[in-house]
Amino acid sequence: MRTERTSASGQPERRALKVVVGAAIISGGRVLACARTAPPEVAGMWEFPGGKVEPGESETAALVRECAEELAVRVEVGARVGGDVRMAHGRSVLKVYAARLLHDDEPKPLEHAALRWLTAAELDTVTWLPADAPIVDALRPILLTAERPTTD
Ligand SMILES: Nc1nc2c([nH]c(=O)n2[C@H]2C[C@H](O)[C@@H](COP(=O)(O)OP(=O)(O)OP(=O)(O)O)O2)c(=O)[nH]1
Repeated sequence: MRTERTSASGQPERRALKVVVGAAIISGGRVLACARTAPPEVAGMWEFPGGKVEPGESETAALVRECAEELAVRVEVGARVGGDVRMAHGRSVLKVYAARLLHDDEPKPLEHAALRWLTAAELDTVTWLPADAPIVDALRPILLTAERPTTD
């Protein structure tokens, strides 16, 4: 995707819009939240696992790759959760998709400080990255209608 803006000379300037994808991995009525380790200004804040889509890569493939790299899990990617969220003064966009774990894989915090499974009622118990706020709002009704949480 590309955006167009006007340069100082008045000529239209085309720049790549970076796409960041996140996976809202849902299991038993809970979503997986992950605490970032870096950079320092966002370390300890929570996000959906994911990252930048590489050139030529589909959003689905990027999510599958990022979930394997960050959590050592295989996922099936489902529907979008919420809309596009513009970040970095419009230079990038966050897109979150629902996902489910395959083959009983257990997420491991290979790149995060901590992992937490949150019910709808627990979504506000962590500090999400600011861009995630509208996604968390969109997620709440999805979790409420998802399978009842298991007691463990
Ligand atoms: N993965 C992820 N990134 C998010 C979320 N919300 C949010 O603002 N971001 C921002 C944080 C970062 O600035 C950017 C994602 O960058 P990243 O560092 O995770 O991407 P990456 O895994 O491809 O990392 P790298 O190769 O650039 O090191 O998007 C979210 O829920 N998940």
